Parts: sequence; structure tokens; C-alpha cells
Amino acid sequence: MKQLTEQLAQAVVRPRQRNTYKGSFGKILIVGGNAQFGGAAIMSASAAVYAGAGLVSVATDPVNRSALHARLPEAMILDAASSALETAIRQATVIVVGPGLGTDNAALAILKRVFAAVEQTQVLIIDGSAITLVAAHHLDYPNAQLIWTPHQVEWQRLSGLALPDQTVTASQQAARRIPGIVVAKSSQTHVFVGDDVYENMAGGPAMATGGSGDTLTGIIAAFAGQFQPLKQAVLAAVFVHSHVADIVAMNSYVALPTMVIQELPAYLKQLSES
Ligand SMILES: NC(=O)C1=CN([C@@H]2O[C@H](COP(=O)(O)OP(=O)(O)OC[C@H]3O[C@@H](n4cnc5c(N)ncnc54)[C@H](OP(=O)(O)O)[C@@H]3O)[C@@H](O)[C@H]2O)[C@@H](O)CC1
Ligand SMILES: Nc1ncnc2c1ncn2[C@@H]1O[C@H](COP(=O)(O)OP(=O)(O)O)[C@@H](O)[C@H]1O
Ligand SMILES: [Mg+2]
Repeated sequence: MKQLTEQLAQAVVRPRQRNTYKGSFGKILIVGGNAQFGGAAIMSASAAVYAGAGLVSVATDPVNRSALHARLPEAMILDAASSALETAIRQATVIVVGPGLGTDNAALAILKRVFAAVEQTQVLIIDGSAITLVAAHHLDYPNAQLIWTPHQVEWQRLSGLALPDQTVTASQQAARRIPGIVVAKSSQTHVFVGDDVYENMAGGPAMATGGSGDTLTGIIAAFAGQFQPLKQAVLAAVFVHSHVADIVAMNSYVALPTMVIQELPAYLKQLSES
């Protein structure tokens, strides 16, 4: 088993080239945020913007429009239930589906449309409610570059492994049956990619707040849109999320998602110059 380190993140997050524009740094689409969980989509989108994504759009319940624009004017917005969803998917390089999506029939319909429209070359990050829906409805895995970000109960739903049975070996075997990269989140997150297992020693209980996982999806999306290869981008994103939370936690009892998001640009600058 390998460790996620700052050196690994340094190798990924490099200074920006001069001859670039917003399209050079990823076109991210976040699909999530129903009427109850709008904050999840806002935190995911905010994390993506603050982690350097060039363009970020959010397909969500229209009830979230004012809140999203007030918090994050950098993001564009569309109604996830409208036909604009397919257009936005076509234009995206990286798609996140699930943060605050919910698990009702409307959410299932949106998820099915995402799975039908996504293409093989696109990165699709499947999180939260979307994982629960895939497991509950036995949905076929879409043909794209998949990244799964389950917490322990979502991993139980997806893998069939009860929490006490989620050993590294058992989770690795289960992850092998699922296409793509699996980021199995916990107080000691493991990333399963091909035959490799990476352990994340960064992070701590100051992160135990609703929205921490939603924030991680935005950072992974931003890194997938900016850095290659995809595997290194994902590993660096998982480390950076937890390490920035550790920095926040040096002076704060809790590392709230919004605090971690605020701290991202300064840490990425430091990382890129080291
Ligand atoms: N501000 C917003 O809009 C927010 C919106 N959010 C969105 O809400 C949606 C649902 O996501 P979810 O994670 O809250 O619900 P679910 O998948 O049912 O899992 C919870 C169940 O599992 C149990 N449990 C046991 N161990 C656990 C563990 N290690 N980690 C986690 N859970 C553990 C736990 O047990 P309990 O703690 O109640 O004893 C409970 O029974 C999703 O789309 C997400 O993005 C959230 O991000 C919050 C902020
Ligand atoms: N005690 C802890 N130690 C380290 N990391 C933690 C701890 N508690 C939560 N986290 C991290 O916070 C995130 C929680 O994700 P998740 O449960 O999906 O949150 P949400 O859905 O509320 O956004 C994961 O990245 C997890 O590793
Ligand atoms: Mg979550």
C-alpha cells in the first residue's frame, strides 16, 4: 500500500503556462442539488472554482439559482430537469453527478439521462445520492472514465460489503469489479486504482461536517480538468482536500467545507511553486 504525500501533489500541481485561457483548465458540470440539498451542489461547484477549474456549470433545481449566484457568481446554472442538461453534458470535459441529487424518481431520471449522454472520453465523478441510486436500481455502469467517491455506507450499498467487512483487501477486491477509480472515504480514505491502493493519512475529525465529501468532488473535478494523467490528478485532489483541512484545523476546531474552499487557492499557489 502506498501513501498519499505532498510530494505527489507537488508533481501534479504545477505553475500555469502563459499561453492559456479558461478553456485550458477544464469545463466542469456539476449535476446535483435538489430543493432540499442545494448546498451540496454549491459546495461542489465552489470547490471546483477555487481549485482552479476554468469553467463551472451547475445543473440543479431552479430553486437554487439565487443562492448559487449569490455565493458563486463564477458558476453558470441550468435546470437539471430541462433539455439543457444534454447540451451541457456534451460541452463538459468533466461531470460530477450526485452531490445533493436526492434519491426520488426525479433524481433517478436525471441520473439515467447523465449516464445515457456521457461519452467514453469524458470523466464522470459519481458521488452521494448517485451511488445510492446506482446500487438501489442496479443501473448499468456508464461507458466513461469513472471515479466513485463513496462514504462507508455508500460503499456498503455499492460493493455489498458491510462496514465491519470493509478491510483493505476486501474493498480492493470489490473495487476491481467496478470500472474506474474508487475513492473509499473514511477517517482513513483509501483510493483503489488498478492494482494499486493508496492510503490518505492527511485529514482528521475537524472534517466531520456535512458537505466535506461534496467539496472533495469539486476538487477532484477541477484537478481532472487541469492535470494529467487522471490517476495522479485524483490522488493529488484527495490529498489536497484533507491537507488543506489540516491547515484550517491548526487554528480552528472545525474545518468547515466553506473554510477549506477559501483556503484552496493559497495552498495551490504554494504547492505549484515548491
Ligand atoms: N448541505 C447539503 O446540501 C448537504 C447535502 N448532502 C447530500 O445529502 C445526500 C445524502 O447523503 P448522506 O451521506 O447524508 O446520506 P446517506 O447516504 O443516506 O448516508 C447517511 C446514513 O449512513 C449512516 N452512516 C454510517 N456511517 C457513516 C459514514 N461513515 N459516513 C456517512 N454516513 C454514515 C448514517 O448513520 P447515522 O449517522 O444517522 O447514524 C445515515 O444513516 C447526498 O446527496 C449528499 O451529497 C450531504 O452532503 C450533507 C450536506
Ligand atoms: N474523522 C475524519 N477523519 C478524516 N477525514 C474525515 C473524517 N470525517 C470525515 N472525513 C472526510 O470528510 C469527507 C466526508 O464525505 P461525505 O460523508 O460524503 O460528506 P458529505 O456527503 O456530507 O459531503 C470524506 O472526504 C472523509 O474522508
Ligand atoms: Mg457525500
